[in-house]
Amino acid sequence: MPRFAANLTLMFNEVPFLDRFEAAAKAGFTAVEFLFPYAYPVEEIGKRLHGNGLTQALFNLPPGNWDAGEKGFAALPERFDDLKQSLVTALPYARATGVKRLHLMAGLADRKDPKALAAFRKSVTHAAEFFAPHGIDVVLEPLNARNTPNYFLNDFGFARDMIQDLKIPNLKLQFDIYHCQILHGDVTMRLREMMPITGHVQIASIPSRHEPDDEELNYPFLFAELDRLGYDGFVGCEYNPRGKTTDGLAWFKPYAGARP
Ligand SMILES: O=C(O)C(=O)[C@H](O)CO
Ligand SMILES: [Mg+2]
Repeated sequence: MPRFAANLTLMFNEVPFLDRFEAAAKAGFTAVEFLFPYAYPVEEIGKRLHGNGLTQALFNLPPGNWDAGEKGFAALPERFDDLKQSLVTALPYARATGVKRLHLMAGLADRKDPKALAAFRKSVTHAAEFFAPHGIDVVLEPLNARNTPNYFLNDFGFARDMIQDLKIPNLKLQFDIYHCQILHGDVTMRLREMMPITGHVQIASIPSRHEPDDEELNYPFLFAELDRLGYDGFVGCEYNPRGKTTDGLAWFKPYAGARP
């Protein structure tokens, strides 16, 4: 049975961010993820997580100035110092939460630009080597161009080839089914092919990015497929609830209270 992680950036928005840990635990989640913890004191994040008996499945490394439109800087050659600093910033949060995987964002750049490609390989390698002694994986997530135009990492095949080429044991793929369906389709076959390099999975309905209970994909089939494939990681619920978060959790009822 998949282990679902509530995404506290998108879900439980009825309450302030720090109160969403408790809301998720009360709804039956045993794990959480979120985009960024950096606006909150590290001790407070750890307290809310552990105080509610939750496991931290994932969060993102600092993306630069998110409000100004930055989406990371791993592929931006002139931002390597910022990249290095971002790893240092994230480390205390990783320690406090015990998280085992962090998402490194690529940034807005042209994938065909050799300088951006070289910068991305260098940043990815540096980040993975930085976190390896801490037992933490670095995950790379292709994003679709409708949600994030001009994002460097916009192709699952490209991400797979780079991960396989670099051969860094703690470098994995973040397989967001929502993005995969929009970018390429054929989700089941891609899951089967990319499972050996997959470190995290995320879900939402397509095209609306709501609860995974309607629209283009048959999620119960995909959840069973993850089990058939022996996927032992987390499935992040990265969706915008249609209404009140708890009113949209009928899909989750059979899975509530899974092992952490
Ligand atoms: O957009 C997504 O799907 C993500 O998972 C990123 O972390 C958001 O930046
Ligand atoms: Mg995602």
